[in-house]
Amino acid sequence: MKAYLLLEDGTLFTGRSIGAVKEVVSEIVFNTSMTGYLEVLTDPSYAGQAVVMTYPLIGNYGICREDMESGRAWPDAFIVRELAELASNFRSRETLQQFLLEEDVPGIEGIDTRALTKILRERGTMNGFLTTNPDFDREEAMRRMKAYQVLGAVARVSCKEKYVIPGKGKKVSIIDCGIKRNMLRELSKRGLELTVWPQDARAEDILAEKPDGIFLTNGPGDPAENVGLIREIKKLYDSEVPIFAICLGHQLMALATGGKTYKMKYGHRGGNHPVRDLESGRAYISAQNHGYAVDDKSLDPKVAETRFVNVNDGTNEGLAYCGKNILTVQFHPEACPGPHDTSYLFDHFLDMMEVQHA
Ligand SMILES: NC(=O)CC[C@H](N)C(=O)O
Repeated sequence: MKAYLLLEDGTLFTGRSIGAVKEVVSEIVFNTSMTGYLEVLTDPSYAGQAVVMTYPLIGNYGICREDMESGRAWPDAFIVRELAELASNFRSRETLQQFLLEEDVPGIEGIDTRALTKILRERGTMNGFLTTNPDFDREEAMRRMKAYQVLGAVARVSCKEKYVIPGKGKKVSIIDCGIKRNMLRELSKRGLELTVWPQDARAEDILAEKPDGIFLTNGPGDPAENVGLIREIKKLYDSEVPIFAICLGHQLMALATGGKTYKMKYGHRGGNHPVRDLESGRAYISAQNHGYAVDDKSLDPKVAETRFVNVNDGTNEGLAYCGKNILTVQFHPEACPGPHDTSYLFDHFLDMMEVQHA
């Protein structure tokens, strides 16, 4: 069956329908990872977006559900050059096509994803309309695309009830804005006891449990939209509890302390983004998935200083908070999929909690 992808700028791509047969309007973003499509599809930060994979052959090692980063697929749609029909991998239990059908994710294959990516890079991220109906109403599609915005996505992906993952070590409270399982694994493997709170948790309740550390996760959408959460995070900042935050958590902490975030032209999504740690001068290769960034200049230098920068475009990739035991990063040190270069930051979080107790 044919599928059609119309962009807000009027460009039309015609390909074949994959996955569920469903009409959607979404924000189209591209990811340059060569592998890790299952981790991408199950990363809650993609809620409200449709993902284009720039690597041309996707699905060739099938689906191994243990590799999922959350309990389900989140993107509104999946766009590839060629969907592998055969899954060649001893761990695979099904094909990507079957997975997309089961997870009710529509998609399109057989389009020039390189041309599509160039449009998004040159003109910036934009909305798109995906359909299998050849007679779709173009005006109506345009109107729906113009009106589309990712809204309320953090509440959609966060856990609804608090839960605990036992551990023998220090106690860490996590605010779940769309956590990826590999973050839980990285923290658990260091022996920590994890209490995972929903996104609408009150700072007072979290602090009442006297955690040794607080961890803020990644998550979807515009960080500035989360007004209540930002207010609670300010209270956590005011406490003396060490805090480590990744991606959306990094952006929320900056907003809570007087900083500003802005939407990037086309974001950073992939497994090879170079970041420099300004403390050591070393550059690391990192996995990333973000469309917003913190404007370093908006932060009072007495509140926070830039700790990491992106080597490609100079954007902020991390902040160290002055006089506080707080470190936040824009990239993904848990990196699944991706390089393990920056996983030392989880060990650093343990050190931050030790120092606080000393
Ligand atoms: N992975 C994330 O936490 C993404 C944060 C935010 N939604 C952004 O796009 O910038």
